[in-house]
Amino acid sequence: MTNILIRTLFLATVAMTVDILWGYLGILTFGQSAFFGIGAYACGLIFTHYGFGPGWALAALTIGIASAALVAAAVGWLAFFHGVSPLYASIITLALPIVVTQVIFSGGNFTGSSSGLSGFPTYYWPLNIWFWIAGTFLVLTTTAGWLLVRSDFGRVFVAIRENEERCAYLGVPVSRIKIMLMIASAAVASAAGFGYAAFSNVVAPELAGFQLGTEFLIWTALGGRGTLLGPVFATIGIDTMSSWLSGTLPFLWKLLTGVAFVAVIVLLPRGLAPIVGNMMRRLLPTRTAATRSVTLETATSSGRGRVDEGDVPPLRIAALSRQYGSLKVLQDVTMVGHVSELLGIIGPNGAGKTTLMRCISDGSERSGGTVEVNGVDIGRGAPQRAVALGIGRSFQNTSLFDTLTVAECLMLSRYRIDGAPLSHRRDSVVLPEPALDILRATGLDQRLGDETRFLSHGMKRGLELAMVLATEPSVLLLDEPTAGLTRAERMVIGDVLTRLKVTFGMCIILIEHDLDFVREISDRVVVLHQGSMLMEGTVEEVVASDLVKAVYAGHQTETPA
Ligand SMILES: Nc1ncnc2c1ncn2[C@@H]1O[C@H](COP(=O)(O)OP(=O)(O)OP(=O)(O)O)[C@@H](O)[C@H]1O
Repeated sequence: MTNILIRTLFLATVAMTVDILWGYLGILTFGQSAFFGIGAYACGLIFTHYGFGPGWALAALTIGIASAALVAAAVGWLAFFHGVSPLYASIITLALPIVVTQVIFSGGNFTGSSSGLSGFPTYYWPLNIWFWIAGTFLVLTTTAGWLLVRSDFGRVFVAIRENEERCAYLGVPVSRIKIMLMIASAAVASAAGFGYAAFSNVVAPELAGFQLGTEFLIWTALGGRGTLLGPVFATIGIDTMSSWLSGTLPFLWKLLTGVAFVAVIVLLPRGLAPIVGNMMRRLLPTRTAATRSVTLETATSSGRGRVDEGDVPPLRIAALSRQYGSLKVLQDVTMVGHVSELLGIIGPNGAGKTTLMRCISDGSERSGGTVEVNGVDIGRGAPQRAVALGIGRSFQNTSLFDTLTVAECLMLSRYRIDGAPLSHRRDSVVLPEPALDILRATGLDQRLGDETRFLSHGMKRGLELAMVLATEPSVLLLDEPTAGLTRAERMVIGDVLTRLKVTFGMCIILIEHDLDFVREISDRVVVLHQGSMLMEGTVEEVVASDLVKAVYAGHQTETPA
């Protein structure tokens, strides 16, 4: 029995890493068994073929961790650096255990092929010593994992899981964080594999196999994704029970586990841990979590601050085009955005306004032409590059993080500039003056501890704007910021935008359907029609134009070539 328990303690450590990747970061990975197997085989191969002793043990552990980290970096790069869908990333992790198992099979006498390696020299310590080693390893790694997911850096994981696209447009290096976490999880899984092999003195291809990789997912789902302790206890409970049932009820136990898995997924999609948590809260009603109080502080300028007039305009777009197959959505768009200017972009539905915003804020979007921000070409870079150069973009539909609080959303927006601690939470949010301005104007400064899903639509729009301003942009792209707002809320936003322009010298590019709002606050207007610039001029010129009236009235109009 102790033998089984020691094995499950090593496996529980791996399940904990699966929970961090899947439950917190949203990466459905089948590949953790491969890293467990790599660690186990590093031990088996070195003890069998090279030597045994403290030095060799340390070498095997180091080689196992380094190999797993290298493989994880390669898999992470393939899975996350090519803009592939999450499904494709999961398929890559699914292929990994199959590949590693095949490598083991083809290793002949060196890897022991399908029989694996056994009987190699190892530390034949009493079981209670191994139990303490495995238990301490589990407690230490789980504590580190717990500190990590509860830290401000851990909140970034949740933000990525909930809204990866928004994170990218806030400048959060999503792919790099995913790869880093994958490498760290692989290292822990490999160390667990090493421990398991040194204890059991048997390694077999199954340790790196697809079945074990899937079992980790099942244990995590049963225990409760995103709870950390749930998967640990589920692994210990189910693996121990499985070992016992496989002896007394051979063939039936797998069916029972499968049925339990399906039942929990259907009836309790969040797993068993939340139920246990609720029961504990009922039994210990006085131990409610205290709401953290977070304060606001003014940031000292990170270098952008007020934008001053220079030779280089903050935004210069030349001959920009965008095609989807043969459909030309934008053609030859050329415009300049100046310091302290609010440039309204108007045009009927489908004119290409949102596409233009996408092309300015993401280098991979446009088909041709150039976009320069503060004199630097954004090239083909991801949204993070545009953010780093000074672009801030808000979305047409409010795009936030439901389970994050207002303060957490604001801290996330500062990730590019301030980073996030790995082991604790900060109790103050440091923001630039424009972002603080918005929070005060909308009353959000009084709601810092509230989760964003409890905010009104107007407050969500305000928070989104504050988050964009927290990244300290010099060019602000706003896609219908007043959509769905009351007149009073529209006026607040209008005042704030005017202040941003006048006081902070920002260049604001505003897409709006509300022409009265555009007329009130814009310095200049560009009219887009069927992907081309129909007209550019002052508000008065545009409003007086018969051509624009005809376009808005839906008459067929020839666009300039
Ligand atoms: N991914 C895509 N694939 C194919 N066509 C697309 C894609 N995205 C946008 N389009 C097309 O590009 C055109 C411009 O769309 P866009 O959303 O930029 O217009 P818009 O001016 O912002 O409209 P609205 O005012 O309704 O938001 C539309 O005809 C749209 O159908």
